Amino acid sequence: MQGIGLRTLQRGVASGRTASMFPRRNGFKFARGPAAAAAVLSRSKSGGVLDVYASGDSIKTVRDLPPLPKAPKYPCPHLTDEEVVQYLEPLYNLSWYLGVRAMKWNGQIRIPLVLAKKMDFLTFDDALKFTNELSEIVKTEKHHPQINIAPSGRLSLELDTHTATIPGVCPPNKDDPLHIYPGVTLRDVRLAILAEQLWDKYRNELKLAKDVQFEPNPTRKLQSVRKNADYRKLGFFRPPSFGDDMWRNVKFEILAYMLSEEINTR
Ligand SMILES: C[C@H](O)[C@H](O)[C@H]1CNC2=NC(N)=NC(=O)C2=N1
Repeated sequence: MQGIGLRTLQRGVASGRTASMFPRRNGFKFARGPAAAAAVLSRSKSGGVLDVYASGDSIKTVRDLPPLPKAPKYPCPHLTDEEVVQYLEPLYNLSWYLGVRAMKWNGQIRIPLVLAKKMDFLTFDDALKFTNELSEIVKTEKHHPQINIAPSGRLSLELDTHTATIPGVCPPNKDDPLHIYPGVTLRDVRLAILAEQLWDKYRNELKLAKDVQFEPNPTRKLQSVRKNADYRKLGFFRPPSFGDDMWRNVKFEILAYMLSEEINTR
């Protein structure tokens, strides 16, 4: 059932004008390390097509993460290209990834990105303990994650900022319903780094988490980066220059991503 839906969606996308903006998987270029990061920066500054990049291999533990950024005030802007390279690349290396969530907001369907990680605890109770400790951090951060705990002890953490703005587009006009569009901001990056520190304690000190942690598969990791690149290139919001037909196709592509997301693989 799902396969048919996906193929239909892909046909819809392939026949649409936006097809070339989303190169198919075999059209990807890969680059690694600082060169890759530099490529992303220079290309995005020149307004060109963003390459998919894989993160450098130097970030292996929570201690390799960059220092906490300052918390911006709500509403906060979505991450810039520079912030993606500085913060998301290292987080990807520690098994964080970008996912999408569908929600309704003022009657509109919105599909924001979320910064996410799955953490495997020894038991359901250990995952609950972690959640309770995290809630203290959440209080001081004044930033709230979405948490799901499976009976097996797998905790899924999803971070996004509800009141986010899109740099360069928001605020074009405060009456525009697209003025606020949920997404990933520096507040989510902060919470991710703090959660990662707590997770590290549970795994390495308390030994209440599994040795082998959930790894998003490499394809998914790259898709996740691609999603982010496409997302910031085109936006999940509707740029003023997009006609109805073009916007419809962009939404199809996002839906195709959602259907192909691997979920609960355990
Ligand atoms: C006023 C208050 O701090 C805001 O409503 C905060 C609360 N926690 C929040 N949490 C998240 N995840 N996104 C927000 O935009 C947000 N806003």
